[in-house]
Amino acid sequence: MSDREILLSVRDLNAWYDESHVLHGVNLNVRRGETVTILGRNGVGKTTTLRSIVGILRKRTGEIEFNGHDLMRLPLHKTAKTGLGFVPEERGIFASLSVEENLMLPPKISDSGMSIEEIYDLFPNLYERKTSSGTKLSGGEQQMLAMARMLRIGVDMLLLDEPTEGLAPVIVQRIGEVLQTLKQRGMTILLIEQNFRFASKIADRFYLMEHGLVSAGFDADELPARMDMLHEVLGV
Ligand SMILES: Nc1ncnc2c1ncn2[C@@H]1O[C@H](COP(=O)(O)OP(=O)(O)OP(=O)(O)O)[C@@H](O)[C@H]1O
Repeated sequence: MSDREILLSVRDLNAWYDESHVLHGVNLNVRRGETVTILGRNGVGKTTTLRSIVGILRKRTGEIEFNGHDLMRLPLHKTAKTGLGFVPEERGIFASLSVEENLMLPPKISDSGMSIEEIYDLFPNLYERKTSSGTKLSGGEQQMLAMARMLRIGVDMLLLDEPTEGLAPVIVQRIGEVLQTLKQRGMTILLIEQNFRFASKIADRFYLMEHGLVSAGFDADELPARMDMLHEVLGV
């Protein structure tokens, strides 16, 4: 994995909400085909890191390069076309549209986008619910729809903010299976996850965030040796 090209590189990222300085020099990178998980307690800046990478949060400094694009210089609408697919915690489903309309609305950005048939193969629940409106979906169905929409438009990388939050164990398991399938197909994934057991099964590598910084980074095979430290920092 370490010989693969770096797809996303973040250097010395600082970010602010108004005068509140939240990120203090985040460094991380993700190679093509990797699944990387950011761990950290509530409020350390994980969500802010993703929001700053995609440019929803504009008050930021540092360097962010994705697939040859300098994201610090791109306006938000152009970043969305570089192949970076952000699935926010709130999921962003259009409540008045059906599942299928939600899937078909955003235009494809590349030929690699999945067909609607491929989407329904991967997410049979969405096929069963294809005419249901966004308001009628469970949290798990909304999460799957938000991920599926990014796969249909053809992103090269998924940024997922706590995809399992508030979901029943059986749905968490289903989302884990989908992510494993995507990994096998070569998708690159950066994931924020509080559910440590879930993350430990799918991540190739981890970053730990504390106080607006990445304080540690390690491979999945180092996990056993890091458990005492993680227990102390995260309480896992
Ligand atoms: N819209 C906002 N305006 C002002 N401060 C914010 C805003 N969103 C987050 N913050 C603050 O920024 C800091 C980092 O928040 P962030 O949401 O990135 O943390 P997190 O690690 O993702 O935690 P969580 O799991 O709770 O989302 C926190 O102190 C939070 O209170």
